[in-house]
Amino acid sequence: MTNSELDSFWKFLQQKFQQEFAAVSYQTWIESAHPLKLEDQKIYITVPSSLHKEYWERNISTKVVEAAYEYGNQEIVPVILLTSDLQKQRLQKSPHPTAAATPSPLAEAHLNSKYTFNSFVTGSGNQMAHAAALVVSEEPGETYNPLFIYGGVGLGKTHLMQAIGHRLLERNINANVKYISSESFANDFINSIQNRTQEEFRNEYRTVDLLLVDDIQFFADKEGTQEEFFHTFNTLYNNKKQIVLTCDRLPNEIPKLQERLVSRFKWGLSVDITAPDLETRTAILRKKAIAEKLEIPNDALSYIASQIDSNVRELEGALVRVQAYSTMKNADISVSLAAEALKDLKESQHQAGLSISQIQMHVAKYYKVTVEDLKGKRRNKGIVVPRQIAMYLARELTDSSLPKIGQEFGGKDHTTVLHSCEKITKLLESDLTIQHDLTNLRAGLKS
Ligand SMILES: Nc1ncnc2c1ncn2[C@@H]1O[C@H](COP(=O)(O)OP(=O)(O)OP(=O)(O)O)[C@@H](O)[C@H]1O
Repeated sequence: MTNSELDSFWKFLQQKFQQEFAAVSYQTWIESAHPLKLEDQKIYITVPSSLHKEYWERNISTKVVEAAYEYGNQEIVPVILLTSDLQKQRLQKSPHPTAAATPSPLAEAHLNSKYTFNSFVTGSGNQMAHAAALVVSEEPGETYNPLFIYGGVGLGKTHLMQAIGHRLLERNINANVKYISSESFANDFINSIQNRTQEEFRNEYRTVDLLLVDDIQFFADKEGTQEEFFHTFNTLYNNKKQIVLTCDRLPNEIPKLQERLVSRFKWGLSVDITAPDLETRTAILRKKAIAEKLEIPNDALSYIASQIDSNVRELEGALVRVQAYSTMKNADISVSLAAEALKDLKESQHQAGLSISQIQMHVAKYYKVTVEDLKGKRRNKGIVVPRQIAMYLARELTDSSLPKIGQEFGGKDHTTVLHSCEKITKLLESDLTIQHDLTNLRAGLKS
């Protein structure tokens, strides 16, 4: 089977499964899956959550193998991939493109059709970033250039950045918009050297109207890529073309980022996104439920929102989990069903993910100080070192960004957190007491 047959094979599968599965199961498991490509007798299929992946591998994969025999008497093995992993790897940029139809401006720009301003919910944690993104989409290249959006994992940086791209394309379908992760930029650059296609590479990146570069913390340590990006940046900036960057931290916190890039990244506006409050989380879930046409009572939405408090991607995963669970149980979604569905998730989160306040309590107890001392400003040594250690552990054991940690330590600046982490790293090289304390603290937090 060739890639050009992928579409018709997929249609064949859909028809077959539509007959086999109950409507609600079909909607949950099959409609959410998408064929990516055929390669080496493997069909790559993307699914939206790990629950879908498990379900596909357990219950559907063998049916696909059987169907391939039925369709064309061929041995085809399915490989199930998570959409999120795929986005990370930017597989769509692989040398074996999908059988997808004619490239649309969205596909050419590599924008996800779901990441628009309309689907973005604003709240206290992202209001500034949202307002700045709107301004940039109204006046690209003029007011805030570059726009630098930073913050913790899964808080909507990519979504917001791509929303700018969508808005620009809505206004001008011919606008040259390009979204890329910093890793893909680096790979493209390296490939262009290997293939002697640097001229094309430069043309591709230096002639856009809007360049969106995601997760630029991965520029750290990549000297050659930084050099190339420096020139890309200068050309675009001088031509008044808009640049938008996202990162998990501020430019000066990216290790080994050239000073001239750090200073350029600060020319425009830097805005952070922090974790959404309960109200915003509930609103995000409600919007998602409406988009997916899910019937979920408000109290169940609030319950789910109350269980996942730091990462919107995980929040969305929890909703999918509840939805899938209700399909499996053939029961309507309620608070108790949601609680049942999220039980395992909570247990694994409890083991894997610590909160900053758990760390603060543990450190305070260990050093016989109070959590208020850790959050406060007193500078005597008996408090300063435990405070720095608590910040260091928060950085090590949670996904929180420096600004978020600073906020949890009585609203301190992110540079204070950074300084604390560096101080403890330095002390650890020679101070046996600190080494011993950290070993004990980590062990205590894991138990
Ligand atoms: N305010 C919001 N409103 C609606 N959806 C949101 C919001 N914030 C995040 N999301 C959704 O959460 C998911 C994760 O968001 P996104 O990928 O943009 O996060 P990120 O900050 O770029 O994460 P990473 O640090 O991993 O790159 C996406 O599906 C996105 O649509």
